[in-house]
Amino acid sequence: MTQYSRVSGSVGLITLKNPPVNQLSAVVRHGIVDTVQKALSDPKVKSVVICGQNGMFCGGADIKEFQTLANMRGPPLIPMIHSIEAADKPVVAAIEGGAFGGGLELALGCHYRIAHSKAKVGLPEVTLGLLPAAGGSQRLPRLIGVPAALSLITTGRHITAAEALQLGLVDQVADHNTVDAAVKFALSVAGQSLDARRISNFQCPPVPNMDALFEDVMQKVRTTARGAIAPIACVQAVRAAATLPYTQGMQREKELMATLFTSGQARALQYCFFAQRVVGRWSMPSGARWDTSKGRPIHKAAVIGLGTMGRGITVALAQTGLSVVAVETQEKQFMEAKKAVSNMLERGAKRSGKPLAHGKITYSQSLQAVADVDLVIEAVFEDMGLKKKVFQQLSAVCKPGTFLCTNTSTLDVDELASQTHQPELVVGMHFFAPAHIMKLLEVVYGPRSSPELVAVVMELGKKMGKVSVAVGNCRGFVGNRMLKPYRDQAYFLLEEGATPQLIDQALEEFGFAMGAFKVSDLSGLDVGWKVRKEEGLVQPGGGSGKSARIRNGVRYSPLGDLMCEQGRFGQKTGRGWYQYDKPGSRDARPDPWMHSFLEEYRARHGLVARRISNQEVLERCLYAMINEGFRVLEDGIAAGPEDIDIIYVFGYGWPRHRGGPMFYANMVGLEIVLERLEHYAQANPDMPTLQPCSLLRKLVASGSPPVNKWKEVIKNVRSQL
Ligand SMILES: CC(C)(COP(=O)(O)OP(=O)(O)OC[C@H]1O[C@@H](n2cnc3c(N)ncnc32)[C@H](O)[C@@H]1OP(=O)(O)O)[C@@H](O)C(=O)NCCC(=O)NCCSC(=O)C[C@@H](O)CCCCCCCCCCCCC(=O)O
Ligand SMILES: NC(=O)c1ccc[n+]([C@@H]2O[C@H](COP(=O)([O-])OP(=O)(O)OC[C@H]3O[C@@H](n4cnc5c(N)ncnc54)[C@H](O)[C@@H]3O)[C@@H](O)[C@H]2O)c1
Repeated sequence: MTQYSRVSGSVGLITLKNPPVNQLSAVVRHGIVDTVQKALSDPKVKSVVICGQNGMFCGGADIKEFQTLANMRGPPLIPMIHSIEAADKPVVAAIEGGAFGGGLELALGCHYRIAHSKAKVGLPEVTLGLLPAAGGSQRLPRLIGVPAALSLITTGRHITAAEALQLGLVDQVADHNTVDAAVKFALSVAGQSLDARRISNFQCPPVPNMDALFEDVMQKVRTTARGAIAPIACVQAVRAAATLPYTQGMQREKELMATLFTSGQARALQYCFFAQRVVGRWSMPSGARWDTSKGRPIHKAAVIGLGTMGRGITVALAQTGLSVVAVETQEKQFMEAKKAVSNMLERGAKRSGKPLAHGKITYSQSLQAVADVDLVIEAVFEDMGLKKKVFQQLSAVCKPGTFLCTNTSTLDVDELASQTHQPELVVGMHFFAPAHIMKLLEVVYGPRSSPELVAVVMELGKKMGKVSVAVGNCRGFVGNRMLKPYRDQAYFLLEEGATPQLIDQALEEFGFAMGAFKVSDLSGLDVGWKVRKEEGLVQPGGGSGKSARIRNGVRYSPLGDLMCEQGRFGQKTGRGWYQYDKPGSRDARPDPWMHSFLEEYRARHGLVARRISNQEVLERCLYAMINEGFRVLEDGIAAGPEDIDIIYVFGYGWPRHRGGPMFYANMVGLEIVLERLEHYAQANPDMPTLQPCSLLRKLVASGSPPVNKWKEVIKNVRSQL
């Protein structure tokens, strides 16, 4: 709703009131239309201020209304904003908190904008698969110029009030009460001509070499968009602003929006927006929940093992302002880590403009140094024997009540918990490399983990700027468990006739940041080799004949083992599934050696190469992963499909505009996924991961409900187990 009052004698004050972010729902739009009319027709009112309640101007259109066109009743935004711009009394936007999307478009329709110094503004529609379609794509370039508008609209980034002032997006920045400042300002401009204040009348500031600029931006956007269509439409809309009169530009904006609005990509991106918030409302099978579990403050933390992960975790903790004790036992690693952490902190400070967090870290080569910390994160080698020893030592050294966390990527968190005096104070904190940059944190609880600890760790994740997802304990948790069948299928496809390039290209065209083989080269083939050796799966030389490709009764590809035997560990050795200029280089080039290696391998195993289509690559890799996702849901390891999807979008390079694997399955059609899995399972009876999961069958039998209704079916399935 909207509140109206007259203040300081002659200023009509309109306050948007629609928690949580004063989004422009139908009722608010009604309120704005009515109150603007009231103010303009009142002779006592000489100027108008629009503000939002609770320190927030406006979070934009109500995204929930976008779910169906039928939801979108009430006055449309565009004429509403036009009538404000056309008003003959000055209208001032008082921006506190933020003005985003339609909220900023509303402010751009006003004649003046005053922002609080802590406020942020932006047009984030592109992140929802849309464009600023209430005139934003046409007004912003006219106000701040084409290059700056392109940068804001194609990225959706939020900018500070200071940057907005510099760009000319706002007229004044207030340090104290923004509404008071806006009312004062409104009084001072009452009666003044508004001819030069209506942005739709402006010409876009001229740009030298405009065609070249747009070509360049389009090229960049296409490369980074990974198949997303909204960034491209955003460039096209701004181009219309730069080249067409306002009314024609608005027509173009409308046409482009119509295409985006009904696209699957917009649905996927809006699903991700809400899913990201859903995962914050975690729950455990015990019934413990985010809103009934309280954590306690952490003042001092420790990191054990300063290798690849420990260094990033130390930086991420220090950047939250915590005191950190960083422990590494090997002298060489110890010295290198100190330098690396210091460099990472310096780079971080430069990027963020925030002060260095150096002084908060103390280094030690002894575990005794962690005696007084509140929380420990262990990041030593992925070796159960070693980790068990470290947890026994920690349990003896740390003060009672210290939370003990492990960064293991696959090992059993409960087994580690059982090494300690207080197993309820142990969870997994699974970071992703590089740990100070990657946004995902899998928080792995066991049956004994205390809800208090889960609350502490979820909160700590938030402070580190992570998207934290609470999941149950099983091998590989959610992310790595689902990755295994995906990777296995990629290996099997190589055996059957594909090349690493063919598979990676299909996955990258789908939108993955990197294909399966480039990822494998990046993380190192030796990591998985070590694990497989420990599991007794590796036979030197790979063996020969069909039996060599069956281990423990299921299909197994020894290709990765053979690569490792040849010292091809990936980027670190300059050779892997691809070749690199030198060890450590990142520029992957196809390696002709691979061709003869695969030919010889196939000949040895009696395999005849066949043509593999992109469709088969996608179906086998993705549906195998999705099938495992259904098993994860059935087993209660993830609370809902949103948890899986957010893990994949933030931790595994899954294209956000496809919404995550479970949302994608829903978009494709569950019955189609089931039919294709059945087809491939029949052709490959030795690949049990292709056998459709019973939850998938149940969902199809229940009429393939939309993803937000799966939880009801899952509940039924689990209650029958
Ligand atoms: C605002 C934030 C930065 C605040 O962040 P904070 O961390 O403080 O809080 P949360 O993010 O946790 O949010 C709290 C709470 O609020 C919910 N929420 C936030 N924003 C919205 C919103 N805009 N709508 C609804 N709900 C919102 C959020 O979900 C949380 O609740 P929950 O219960 O889930 O925990 C931050 O929230 C943020 O970034 N918000 C989003 C900002 C944004 O993206 N805004 C843009 C919205 S899109 C828009 O404005 C579009 C406009 O350009 C106008 C478009 C015109 C429409 C014309 C339609 C034409 C259709 C044509 C179709 C033709 C087809 C045909 O005819 O065939
Ligand atoms: N590398 C990744 O991409 C990644 C991603 C997620 C999780 N993980 C997990 O993180 C953990 C660490 O992996 P990493 O890649 O950083 O390993 P790493 O080999 O780079 O580093 C491990 C470090 O631990 C040190 N260490 C060994 N025993 C120690 C002890 N008793 N006390 C103190 N320090 C000790 C080693 O000297 C080494 O510096 C593993 O459990 C791994 O599975 C790794």
